[in-house]
Amino acid sequence: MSDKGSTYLDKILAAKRAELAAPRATRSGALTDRELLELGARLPRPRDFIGALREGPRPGIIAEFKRASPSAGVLREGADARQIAMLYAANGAACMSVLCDKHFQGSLDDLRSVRQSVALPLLCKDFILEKTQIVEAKRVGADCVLLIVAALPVPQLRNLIEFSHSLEMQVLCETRDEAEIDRAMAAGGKLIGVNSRDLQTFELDPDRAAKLRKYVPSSFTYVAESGVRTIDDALRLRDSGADALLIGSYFMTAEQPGETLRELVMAL
Ligand SMILES: O=P(O)(O)OC[C@@H](O)[C@@H](O)c1c[nH]c2ccccc12
Repeated sequence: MSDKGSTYLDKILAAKRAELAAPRATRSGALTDRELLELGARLPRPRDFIGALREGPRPGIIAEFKRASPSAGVLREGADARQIAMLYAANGAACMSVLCDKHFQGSLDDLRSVRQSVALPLLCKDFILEKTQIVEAKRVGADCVLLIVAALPVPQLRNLIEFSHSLEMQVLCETRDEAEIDRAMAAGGKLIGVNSRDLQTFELDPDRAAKLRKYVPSSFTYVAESGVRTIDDALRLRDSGADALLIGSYFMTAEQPGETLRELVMAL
């Protein structure tokens, strides 16, 4: 494993910490925990992300808006978040994810403009390390936030999950092995994701999400994340018992993202 390859996640997290340490342009930057909670609680009530995944046909699709990725480069030249969101909403997505981190050429502005164009429950896909980011996500219209278990010590993970829940936001806890799944469930996570792509190396292990399914009881909601490139990949994950599939690149690189999503939904 190359040096560079083993530290992608660390590099992204270091950049995020630097961003968070810089003077804030946002209102919530210098607030105490209590003020953050009060501010966050006054924002409009989030939609039920988990409910949307469990109510509809299974597995529900979380379709992701993703301009680029560090491993694949630009996925769709000039991609417009609103336009893609409307295609996803019209073609059977249960929920949508918006990649907001700059390493993926995203921002919270993308999430805000998606919120203005569709009614789907929205996941803020970012590298979240502190409460201010959760309030900012809620402010731009997120209903759910991603927390990456590998990036957060247990007390911090628990704290951020509790904080999100007290704002009535839901949390997708991203894991990559049995130990992280246990940590996520013990910390109060209800929506458990397994990422088939290793964020340290960006390598894909296409069987990971199916293999780890058995460690998550059915009272939790299980999301298979990343790596779906064909309808067969999706069928395999469905058959392994995933409640939801999180899919980005397959749609973003498709000539017709809406039709590609529609075909997948029909096949499941
Ligand atoms: O484009 P893919 O292979 O369909 O993957 C989507 C999603 O799972 C991926 O973007 C992702 C999952 N977890 C993340 C954490 C950070 C950044 C990105 C991700």
